[in-house]
Amino acid sequence: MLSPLIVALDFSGPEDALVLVRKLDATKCRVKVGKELFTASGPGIVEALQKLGFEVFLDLKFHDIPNTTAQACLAAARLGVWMVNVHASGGPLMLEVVRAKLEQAQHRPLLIGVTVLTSMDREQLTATGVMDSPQMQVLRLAKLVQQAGLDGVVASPQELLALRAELPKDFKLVTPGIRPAGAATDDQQRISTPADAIRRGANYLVIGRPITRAADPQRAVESILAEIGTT
Ligand SMILES: O=C(O)c1cc(=O)[nH]c(=O)n1[C@@H]1O[C@H](COP(=O)(O)O)[C@@H](O)[C@H]1O
Repeated sequence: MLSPLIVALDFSGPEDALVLVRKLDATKCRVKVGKELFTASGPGIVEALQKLGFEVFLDLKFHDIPNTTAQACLAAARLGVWMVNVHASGGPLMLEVVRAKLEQAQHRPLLIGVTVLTSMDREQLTATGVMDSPQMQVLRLAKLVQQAGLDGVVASPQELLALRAELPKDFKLVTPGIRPAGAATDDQQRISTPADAIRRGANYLVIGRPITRAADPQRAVESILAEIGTT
C-alpha cells in the first residue's frame, strides 16, 4: 500500500469507529486506534478493523519502566498491529529493552518513538523543566530513538526538515498536526498542510478530525491524497 495516510479513530466507542471506517477504503489509508477507543473497546476493536482490511497503528504511547513497556509492546505485537509507539522520554534503556523484546515477536510491528507532542509549544515545554526549544528537544529524542534501533519517530511538521537533515534516510517520520488549508486547528499548535508535510520528508500523516468530522470522510481522504500527489 502506497498511501501515507493514517486516519486517527478518536471515538468514544467501537460503534462510532466502525460506522466511520465502513465509509473508508482500506486501500487508501490505514487507521489509528488511540487511548480513548482502545480503553473503551479493548483489543476486539483491533481485530474488527483488521477483518475489514485495515492495517492498524496502535497508538497507546507506552511510557513506563523498561520491562513493563516492553511487555506491553509484545502484547501489541501479538494483536498483529502494523505500528506501535512508546514515549521517547522513557529514556535510552527503555527504548533498547523494548526494541530487543520485539525481536522475539513472531510478527514485529513498526516501533516508533513519540518525541514532543504536537500540542506542546515552548511555554508548555518549559513548564515541564525542558528549557530547550521544541525543535531541539525533538532532535535530541529522535537521536536516542534511532540509536536504540527503533524504526522512526512521531514529530510535528515543524521539525521534519531538521529531522530529515540529521537522521538516516530510512528512518520513518510520522506526523500529526496536519491541517488542510482553511481547516480548524483545534488543540494542535505546531501544524502544517498535508502537502507541506510530505515535501518536508514525512513518511506518514496522522489525520483525525479533518477526516472523521468531514461530511464525506472518504472524499476528504481522496482530496488529501490528491493534494499530496498520491491517488
Ligand atoms: O502519536 C500521535 O499520533 C500523536 C502525537 C502527537 O504529538 N500529536 C498528536 O496529535 N497525535 C495524535 O494524532 C491525532 C491527531 O488528530 P487530529 O488533531 O484530530 O488530526 C490524535 O489522535 C493524536 O492523539
